Amino acid sequence: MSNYHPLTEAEAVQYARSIPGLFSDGAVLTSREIGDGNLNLVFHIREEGREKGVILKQALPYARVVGESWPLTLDRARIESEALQVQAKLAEGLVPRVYKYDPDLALTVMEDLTDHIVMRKGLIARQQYPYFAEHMARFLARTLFFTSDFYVDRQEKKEWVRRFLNPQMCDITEGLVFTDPYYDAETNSFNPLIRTEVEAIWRDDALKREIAELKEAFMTQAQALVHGDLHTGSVMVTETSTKVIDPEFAYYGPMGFDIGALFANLLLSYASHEGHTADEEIRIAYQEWLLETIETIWNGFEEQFSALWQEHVTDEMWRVPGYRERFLTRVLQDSAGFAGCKMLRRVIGLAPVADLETIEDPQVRAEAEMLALHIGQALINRRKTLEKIGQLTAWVREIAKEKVAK
Ligand SMILES: Nc1ncnc2c1ncn2[C@@H]1O[C@H](COP(=O)(O)OP(=O)(O)O)[C@@H](O)[C@H]1O
Ligand SMILES: CSC[C@H]1O[C@H](OP(=O)(O)O)[C@H](O)[C@@H]1O
Repeated sequence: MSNYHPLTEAEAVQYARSIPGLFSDGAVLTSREIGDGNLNLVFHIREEGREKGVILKQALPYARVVGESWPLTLDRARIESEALQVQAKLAEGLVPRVYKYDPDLALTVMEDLTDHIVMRKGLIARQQYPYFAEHMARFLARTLFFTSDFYVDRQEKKEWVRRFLNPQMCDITEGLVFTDPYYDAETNSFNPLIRTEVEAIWRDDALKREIAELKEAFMTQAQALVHGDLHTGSVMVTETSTKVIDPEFAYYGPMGFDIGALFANLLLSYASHEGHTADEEIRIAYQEWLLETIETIWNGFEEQFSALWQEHVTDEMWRVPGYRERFLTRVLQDSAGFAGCKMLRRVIGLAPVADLETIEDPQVRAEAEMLALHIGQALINRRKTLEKIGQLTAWVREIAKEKVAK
């Protein structure tokens, strides 16, 4: 890593120019750092007069959102570029193409998706994406099945686990998702108007036992190569296209962690529209679309995962009648539990979501945040009774109705 230094915008242009085949000699290039995430630099390099440019994503040796006091491994850039290449093979067209990875600069050169928007922004603007659920179901079914013990040779799979060991990034999740929000930690940051609700969570040992179990699952269940941070800021969309970005938290973990992350962020959007959307008819219609999206993702995932299982699983024990159904029920229950933790962390802990943060009036925001806390707790506490995705969406409707009635 001796050549490592964070690039300036000017250096990023020079770097892009030096990659053969990307731009013609003498092309007039512009460079802009467009990173809005918590961790890295993202440069958009464009040639005047051409629509598509190129993206250079560079890891910083610390967490951008906190600063140099939070050092972070540059190896996450390797994990991200390798995970993107694995996902590109398994879920064609659903991730940006990687053109080059430079280990010395911890830098990935990838497809420019600036003609897409970050899904979270689209959700805040109440946009609907008709292909999103279908695309995400495909992404989840194929990336999770084809990297699991149900498909990969079991010796080879252990090599994959080693290749994607990602201890420092997992440590962030173990702290920020599974520990800090549930006690008075320094990293927490929440709306003072919800302190009573938050303190009730800190005192709730029954809830915390469930979260402890989910934390243990996150730390010990090497089921598949998961994206590891699959929130709606990690998906870029157009009306017809869906691209999953930013797998720097990828590791071998429980399948439900990715599905749960997606559910959590759709439900955070659901809760946020209590604050963003005053017109009840418009709000309910949009919230219903979000719930339908969750159902379609799960149903599509279950159907495609089952089809891949029927086609590829050879192990006698996995083929015992009823085992696939039992496994998928567990994934559904895990997904609900992880979704709950991810909702609580975004309301109580470090790194809030724009869906809620952009509600200007603190009292209105508090109402939406409390709804998110209630939904999150219910998902964690009730998850083991889940058999069908329709139960989960019915809980959400019921909790939202109770809140309005109060
Ligand atoms: N391939 C891409 N094409 C266009 N914009 C991108 C691309 N990758 C990232 N971005 C932009 O950069 C932002 C931060 O990228 P992200 O990978 O999420 O970084 P971080 O790891 O710091 O969260 C995204 O929200 C998006 O606006
Ligand atoms: C100090 S990292 C906080 C938070 O940021 C990551 O998200 P992203 O890089 O996509 O903005 C991840 O969710 C971490 O938990």
